[in-house]
Amino acid sequence: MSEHNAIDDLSHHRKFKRRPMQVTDAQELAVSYAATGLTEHIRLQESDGRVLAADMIAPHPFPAFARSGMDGYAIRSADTSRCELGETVWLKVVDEIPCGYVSSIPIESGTASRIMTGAQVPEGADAVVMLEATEIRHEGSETMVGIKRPLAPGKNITPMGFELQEGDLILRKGTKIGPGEISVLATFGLHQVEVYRKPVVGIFSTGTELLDIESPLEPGKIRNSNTYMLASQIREAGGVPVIMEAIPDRIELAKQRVEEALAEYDLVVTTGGVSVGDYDIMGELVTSGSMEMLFNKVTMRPGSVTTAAVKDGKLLFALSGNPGACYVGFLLFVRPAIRKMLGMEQFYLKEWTAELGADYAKVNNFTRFVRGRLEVQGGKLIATPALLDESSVMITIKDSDCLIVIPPELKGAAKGQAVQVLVLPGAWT
Ligand SMILES: Nc1nc2c(c(=O)[nH]1)N[C@H]1C(S)=C(S)[C@@H](COP(=O)(O)OP(=O)(O)OC[C@H]3O[C@@H](n4cnc5c(N)ncnc54)[C@H](O)[C@@H]3O)O[C@H]1N2
Ligand code: MOO
Repeated sequence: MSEHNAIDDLSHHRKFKRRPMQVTDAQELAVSYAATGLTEHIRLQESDGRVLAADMIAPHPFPAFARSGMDGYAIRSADTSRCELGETVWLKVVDEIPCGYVSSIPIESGTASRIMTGAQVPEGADAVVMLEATEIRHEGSETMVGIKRPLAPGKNITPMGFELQEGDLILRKGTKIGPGEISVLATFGLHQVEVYRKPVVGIFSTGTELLDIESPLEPGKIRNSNTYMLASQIREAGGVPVIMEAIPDRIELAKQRVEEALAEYDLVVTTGGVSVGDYDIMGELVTSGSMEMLFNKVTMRPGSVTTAAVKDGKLLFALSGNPGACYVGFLLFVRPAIRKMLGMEQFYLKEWTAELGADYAKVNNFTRFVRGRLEVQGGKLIATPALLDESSVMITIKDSDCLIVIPPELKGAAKGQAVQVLVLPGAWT
């Protein structure tokens, strides 16, 4: 008997049915409901990692003026043509131009102005001779600069608009902001940017066995680690976690609390209570009332019980209580939804091909996402499965930097075999 039939049989007495869905279908369906219209204006200094919600256009050329690339003298290149005959050409120095200063004295034939790197080239000049290639002579009150070699027009000058012209597209909507983007936006004085707003995500835990992390251990109880793991995952994804009080066991009250959270926040995630046990209320909650269930079973392990629903355009993800399944369910479904809401174009985990570092025996016909470790050996990428990767195992989450994908049709995989791996956030990128 296949696994989903087993669950259907066990849950026949309940109001809901398990409808298994393929992983990629379930991902696409859930992500299609992730709202992308939420934007805000923020200060450039606070925009790292955010995604632009509007095209940015250059309000002026850059550089905005012809700029000297050297400390030296701004001259007319034609004046240096006589240097070809071995003559030193002497020009009268008429001004000194530091950065930020605009000279009012145009360069005419026979004259030069002392100029600094980054300063505006004066009118009439079409080249800058570097200081080291000149000599100085004083004639009474006048300073003369001597040049020995001819200069081509444009030498050591960056023309106005060399990098960008006024009206050019600087950054496209959908661009993630990093140091390079901040540099260009600051250059143009674009100190406020419109970005996609960070989704605020409510987190609920379920289960009477849960103790908060400040509590001493009690018999039969465990500490609520998933809530804090999820909060960390939400922050990594770019969202803002809000830890809610645990969901009560009573279905009506639970429903009310989840619906209130859905009205207030952009997204809601729950952990636990989603299987077929007597206290597993999430399955019933997502099939009742005004909620539209998208799926309540996915052909994957861990996380086969991953459930998603929508209410008034807001997504609710009910993840497993088992830490390993909760972790993977978040990565495959919630993270892409958050990243899409943040305006990111690549919202799924990166997929690479690697060589399996050890045999892996698979027990059912679901896609298996095995926690693993990537390393480069002899120029090859090797992915080695964690020794413990059951849904209920927490300890190897911290040791993994990839999920090794064992497809449904394979019974297992042998060491050396090519496998797809999903690269975990923060690792290798
Ligand atoms: N008869 C069946 N039993 C189970 C099935 C099944 O098909 N038939 N599926 C199994 C699978 S697969 C999974 S995965 C789990 C899913 O269980 P739930 O998501 O309903 O989670 P709970 O029962 O509430 O808890 C499971 C496990 O996780 C611990 N837990 C719960 N919340 C937290 C938390 N916030 N932090 C840390 N640990 C947590 C909880 O104490 C349990 O040990 O169901 C199987 N059962
Ligand atoms: O498939 Mo369960 O949902 O992780 O083991």
